[in-house]
Amino acid sequence: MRNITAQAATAAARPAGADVAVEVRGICKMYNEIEALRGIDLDFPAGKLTTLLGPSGCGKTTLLKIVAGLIPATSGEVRVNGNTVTGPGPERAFVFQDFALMPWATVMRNVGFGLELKGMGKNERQAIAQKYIAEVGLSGFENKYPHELSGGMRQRVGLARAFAVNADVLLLDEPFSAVDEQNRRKFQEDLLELVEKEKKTFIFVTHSIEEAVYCSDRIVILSRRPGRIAQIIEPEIDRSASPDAIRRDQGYLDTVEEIWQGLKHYVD
Ligand SMILES: Nc1ncnc2c1ncn2[C@@H]1O[C@H](COP(=O)(O)OP(=O)(O)OP(=O)(O)O)[C@@H](O)[C@H]1O
Repeated sequence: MRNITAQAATAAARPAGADVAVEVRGICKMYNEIEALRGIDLDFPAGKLTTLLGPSGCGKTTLLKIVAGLIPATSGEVRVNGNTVTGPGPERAFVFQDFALMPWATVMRNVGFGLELKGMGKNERQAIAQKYIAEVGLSGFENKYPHELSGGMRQRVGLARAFAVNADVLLLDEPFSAVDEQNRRKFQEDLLELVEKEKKTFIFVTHSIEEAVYCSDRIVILSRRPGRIAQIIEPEIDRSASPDAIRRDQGYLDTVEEIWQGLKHYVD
């Protein structure tokens, strides 16, 4: 585990040797008189999964939405592949907590919807949608509607839709919060496979320390509101090991414990 202290966090925000997909510079966010984020400087390495973790209300979702271009920062700048963010863009895809599926559309149409909006023809977009439906394990469910699927399956549709638009950066806001523990674990494992296969940059918000340590190349811990970077941790986990072996690994358990020790004083 590489543990980067708060003082060194800014300097270390640029991971040695890694390409940077998303640069966050001096981001502050006020919601009227509420100061949600203060002076966030952070680089997100390309092709890696970075998790934002921290106490409730510390500004994780706010930071994710600013990177997505869904809400403006009060001050500061976000650059994606070197370009300043001024709103949503095709190089970023946001996977919402509630999946934001269209209830009246089939899995196929939901997955291909981003491509439909771009004006892509039906055959081409169905071929692409089919590929990602298969990749997230939903082959055979192409003609089902969201209400016919379990929460975990709906989640997979949301993810397949994000992959289908071929964005470089995937922004996931607590994507597993609505699924049960078994599905959550299975989905975490699948996500790791997809991270490996798709070589995209993932920015992930979760409340779960275990999930963060299991899935992440980097964990950015934010302090209580106003959110600032408290710590950056890079778990050193042998991901070629089986999921069960990883969850029993001493390095994994020690990292979970260290993060818990750092965060527990925020819990009432
Ligand atoms: N639209 C808004 N208007 C006013 N205040 C807001 C708004 N959105 C968020 N906030 C406040 O800003 C702070 C940060 O919210 P945010 O949702 O980003 O935190 P979070 O870390 O994602 O929280 P949680 O872990 O509970 O999901 C909170 O105190 C929240 O109440």
